[in-house]
Amino acid sequence: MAGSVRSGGPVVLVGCGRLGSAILEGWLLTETVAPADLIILSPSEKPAAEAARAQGARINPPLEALTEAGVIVLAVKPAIWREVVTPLAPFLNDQAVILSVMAGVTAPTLAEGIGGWPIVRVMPTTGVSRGRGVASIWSADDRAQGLGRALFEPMAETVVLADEALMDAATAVAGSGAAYFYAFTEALARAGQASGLDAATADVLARATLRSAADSMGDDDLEALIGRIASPGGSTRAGLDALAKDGRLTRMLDETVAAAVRRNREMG
Ligand SMILES: NC(=O)C1=CN([C@@H]2O[C@H](COP(=O)(O)OP(=O)(O)OC[C@H]3O[C@@H](n4cnc5c(N)ncnc54)[C@H](OP(=O)(O)O)[C@@H]3O)[C@@H](O)[C@H]2O)C=CC1
Ligand SMILES: O=C(O)[C@@H]1CCC=N1
Repeated sequence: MAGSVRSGGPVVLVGCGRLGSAILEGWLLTETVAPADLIILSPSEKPAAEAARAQGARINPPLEALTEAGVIVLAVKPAIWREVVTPLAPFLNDQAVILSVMAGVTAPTLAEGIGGWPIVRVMPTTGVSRGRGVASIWSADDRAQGLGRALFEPMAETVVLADEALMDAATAVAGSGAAYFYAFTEALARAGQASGLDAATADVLARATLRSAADSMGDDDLEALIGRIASPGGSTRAGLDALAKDGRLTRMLDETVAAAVRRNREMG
């Protein structure tokens, strides 16, 4: 129901780039936040913000408007968040919650720049724009965690993490994961070309297969799903054996996730 999230005041979205726009679109699509309860801070004009403005959201109002804010959603790049929040902090009321979707920036680090307010970290995917995202949530504060859940559960499958330290791994798996699947799909199409398909056909087949696999997956056991496609002694089994030869698939993904975790830690 529109405006059903009780944040104690307007929801302020700071940054309306790729993820900020996706979050905004998801809130409006799922009617999680009423447009009139939205304040958007964005240095440049963005289509998603303009669409929200047309429905009643406020874009870049005088900062005094932030005194009413219930939650401040930080969706800027980790490299610039300190300079972005410094001018905002004097306007925030005691009850405000800081919600960060920034990869790698830890709650203690956030508290150095914008201390005194409860912090909830959320790691969403841009799929929230269609109400079909994934989000990992962590907070040491129950009210802030509840607010994070209320804002993201309508548009994402969510998991609540028990420990903030797990956020880097959740980010490396889910926040980055769609990009890994796209990279895999691109490589699959290229391999199809190497086996004789023309580029356009290989691209259609690889993309359609990813979509079809996602549609068919449900919550079924992954080994069972594989078993439904790979008959014993068949061609899929031959392909899977090549994929896993000498443990290379597992090793490759261990290294992939470990590299992303390391980078998240460096950014924090
Ligand atoms: N993209 C993704 O899939 C995911 C991103 N994240 C996290 O989300 C955050 C944003 O990433 P992403 O959306 O990709 O990055 P973008 O660069 O697309 O968006 C960042 C936005 O911040 C805006 N900005 C810069 N300065 C200010 C300011 N002073 N006040 C308000 N807004 C400002 C920029 O505005 P302008 O365009 O006008 O310069 C830009 O649109 C990052 O911290 C990232 O770790 C997390 C999970 C997934
Ligand atoms: O790579 C990034 O900057 C962010 C973290 C998760 C997805 N995108």
